[in-house]
Amino acid sequence: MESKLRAAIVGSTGYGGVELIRLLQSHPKVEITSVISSSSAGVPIEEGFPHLTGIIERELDGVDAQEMAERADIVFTATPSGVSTKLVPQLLAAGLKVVDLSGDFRLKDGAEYEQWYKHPAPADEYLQRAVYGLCEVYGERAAGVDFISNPGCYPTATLLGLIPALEAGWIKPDSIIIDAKSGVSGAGRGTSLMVHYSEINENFKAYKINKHQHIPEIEQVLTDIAGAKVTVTFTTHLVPMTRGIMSTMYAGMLGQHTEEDFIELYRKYYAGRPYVRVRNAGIVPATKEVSGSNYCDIGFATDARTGRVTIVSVIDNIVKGAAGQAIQNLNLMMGWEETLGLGYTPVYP
Ligand SMILES: NC(=O)C1=CN([C@@H]2O[C@H](COP(=O)(O)OP(=O)(O)OC[C@H]3O[C@@H](n4cnc5c(N)ncnc54)[C@H](OP(=O)(O)O)[C@@H]3O)[C@@H](O)[C@H]2O)C=CC1
Ligand SMILES: CC(=O)N[C@@H](CCC(=O)OP(=O)(O)O)C(=O)O
Repeated sequence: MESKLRAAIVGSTGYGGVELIRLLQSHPKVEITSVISSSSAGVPIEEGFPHLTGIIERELDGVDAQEMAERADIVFTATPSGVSTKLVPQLLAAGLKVVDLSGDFRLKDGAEYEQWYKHPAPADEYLQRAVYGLCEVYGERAAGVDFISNPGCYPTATLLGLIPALEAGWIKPDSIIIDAKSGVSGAGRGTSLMVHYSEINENFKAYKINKHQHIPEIEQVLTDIAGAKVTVTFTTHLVPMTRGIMSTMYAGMLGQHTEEDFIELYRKYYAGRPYVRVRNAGIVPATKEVSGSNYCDIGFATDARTGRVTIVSVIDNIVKGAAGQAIQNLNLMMGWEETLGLGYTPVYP
């Protein structure tokens, strides 16, 4: 019998890490051989996460690259920004494959990273080596590589919603406005005033306007697609729900296009890509329609009166926006079926 790929998860006590455990548990070609914590080594994982009782029962390991190399073939790093900057070079030097879920290796320009993330950038060698894993767009680049930088949650929803129209020359590159909303799990498991129950319940807040670290990531990819510098207006909002991102995008159209035209364009672009679903005319998706799954669902409304198109794109931030896309990237790296371990129907209602 073929042996399974051994996976370690750094940051396994965070939302991204715990979601990796949930999804990898049913991956037919992967076994989790190490769950890692920088603060709770030696503690059984089910102690902090009783929902894992009887599913994965093992003690948390400490953060040690050599030990990881003995126990695993691939490491998922689901850690706060700045951690992978130092850890990933050690893991690669130890011969491990890596999928990094943080923002550390997404930007190719270290100076830009420091401007937006406010701490030192990784060495340029690693920024250039990292393959940006937006599966439906750059999936073929993942085959056979040992290091993937998994896209951000907001960029995943936003880029999948914009790229086909931008590439086709149907929208004005200098007219793009992105109005994005996230559930609070996007902020991770740590507590802060921002996500305190009484601050977010029955409340709706905009944050980091024109300052969000995902702006350069979105612009880097759109510039690559357009072949000329693209800048965007990007506003994020916190919604009182647990999971989900909705990115609502507005752009001036170049030429006259109907909703049906957009639907046909996007269905052609994403043909054969199982995790992007394009809604029929007159219907835009809602976050619950993808919750718990790896889908990104997209819908359109065109307005002949203003000459603008509105594109609505939804994902589950922890699945397609983090752990799910990380596993999709693993499948592409290994040359496996893209859907392995990801066959989840959205949880509805
Ligand atoms: N939540 C989301 O929807 C998304 C998150 N991301 C990104 O993925 C990464 C993980 O996010 P998320 O799971 O939400 O964050 P969490 O805050 O929930 O978890 C991060 C985990 O990292 C561990 N950690 C902290 N410091 C270190 C360290 N120095 N070395 C090793 N481990 C450390 C902590 O566990 P311990 O103390 O046990 O070590 C913690 O549980 C972040 O970079 C985030 O920006 C990306 C897309 C979506
Ligand atoms: C709701 C919420 O707070 N979301 C986070 C997303 C963080 C994240 O995923 O950050 P990286 O992709 O850069 O790792 C934020 O807006 O900063």
